[in-house]
Amino acid sequence: MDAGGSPQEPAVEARGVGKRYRRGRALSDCSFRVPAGRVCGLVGPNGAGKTTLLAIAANLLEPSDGTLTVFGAAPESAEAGRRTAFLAQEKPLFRRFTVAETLRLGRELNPGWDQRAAENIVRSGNVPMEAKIGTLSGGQRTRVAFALAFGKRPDLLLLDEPMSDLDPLVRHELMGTLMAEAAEHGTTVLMSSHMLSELENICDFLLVISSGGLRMAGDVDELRNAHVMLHGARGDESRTGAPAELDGHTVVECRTSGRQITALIRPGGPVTGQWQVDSPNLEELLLAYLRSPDAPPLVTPEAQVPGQAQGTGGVRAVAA
Ligand SMILES: Nc1ncnc2c1ncn2[C@@H]1O[C@H](COP(=O)(O)OP(=O)(O)OP(=O)(O)O)[C@@H](O)[C@H]1O
Repeated sequence: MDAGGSPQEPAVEARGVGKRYRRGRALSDCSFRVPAGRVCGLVGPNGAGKTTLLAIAANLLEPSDGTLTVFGAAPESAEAGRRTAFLAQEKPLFRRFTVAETLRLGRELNPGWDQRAAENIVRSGNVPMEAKIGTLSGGQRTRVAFALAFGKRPDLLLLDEPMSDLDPLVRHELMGTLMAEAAEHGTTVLMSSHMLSELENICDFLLVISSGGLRMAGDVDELRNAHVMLHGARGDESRTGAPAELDGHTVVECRTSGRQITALIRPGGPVTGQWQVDSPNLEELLLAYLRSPDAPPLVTPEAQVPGQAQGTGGVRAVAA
C-alpha cells in the first residue's frame, strides 16, 4: 500500500492560517494537522470558511496570514499540485466535451492517470462515454468530476460538499467507491459536508470550524470518547444555565425541554447526580458544537501543530 507520504508527515498542516476578503474575515488563526491516510470530515455552518480552507489547500487561494502545507510542500509547488486533486462544489467541466474527451484530457494532464478507475466510475453510473457534458444531469456531471479526481490517483483528495446533488443510492455507491479507493491506496481525504449522519460511516478524523475559527479537530473516536451526553430531570430552578453539579465539567451545551435536561459535557472528573450517562454519536456531538459556538474548542494531540498556539478561545487537548 502506498501511504502517500511518510507516516509522520501530515497530509495537511495549517499554521495560523487566516483569510481576509474585502467583506471581512473568512478564516482566523487556524492551526491543525490532518495526518496522512485519514478520511477527514470538514464540518461547519454555512459561511464558516470550509470552501476557503479547501481552496487554500488546492492552491486556488492564498492565505492572508499563516502557512498551509500539503505533505510538507507549499500548495503552489509542483509536488503538491501533482499529489492533490480538488473536487469543487461547481464542478467546472467543459460542456462541449464528451465524457470520453474529458477523461482523455485528464489522462493528458496527469502523468499517474488511472484510466480504468476513471472509466469504472463513469460506467457504473451508465453515463454514455460519447455524451456531451452539457447534456448530462447534475448528478451525472458530479460522477464524471469524481472520475476525473479519482483518475488522477491523488495522495490528497479535497472534496467540497461532493454529495449535495446526488440521489441517495448514487451517494451511497460513490461513497463506497471513495472509501475502498482511500483504503486501498492510502489516500487522505478532506471532505466538507453538511450530511452529519453520513459522516459517521465515512470519516475517522474531523475538523469543525465556525465563523472562521477552529472548534474541534482530531480522531473521531477520541473526540467522541472525550464527551458524554447526560439526560436528567431539571431541579435547580434558580439557575438559568447548566445545573450546579456540572460546575467541575466543561459544558458544551445544556438544553432544557419541559422538566427534562440534556447536556453534552467534557467530564472534568466523575459525574455526580441523577443522570443517565450516554456516549454521544457523531451527529449529536457535531450538532452540539454547531449550536454552541462559544464552547471552548478541543484539539486532540494528533491534530495539534507542535509549537503553535491552537487558535484562540482556550483550546484544550484531550489525553492521547
Ligand atoms: N470571493 C469572496 N469574496 C468575498 N467574500 C467571500 C468570498 N468567498 C467567500 N466569502 C465569504 O467568506 C466566508 C466563508 O465562505 P466559505 O465559502 O468559505 O464558507 P463555507 O463554510 O464553505 O460555506 P457553505 O457551507 O455555505 O458552502 C463567508 O462569509 C463568505 O461570504
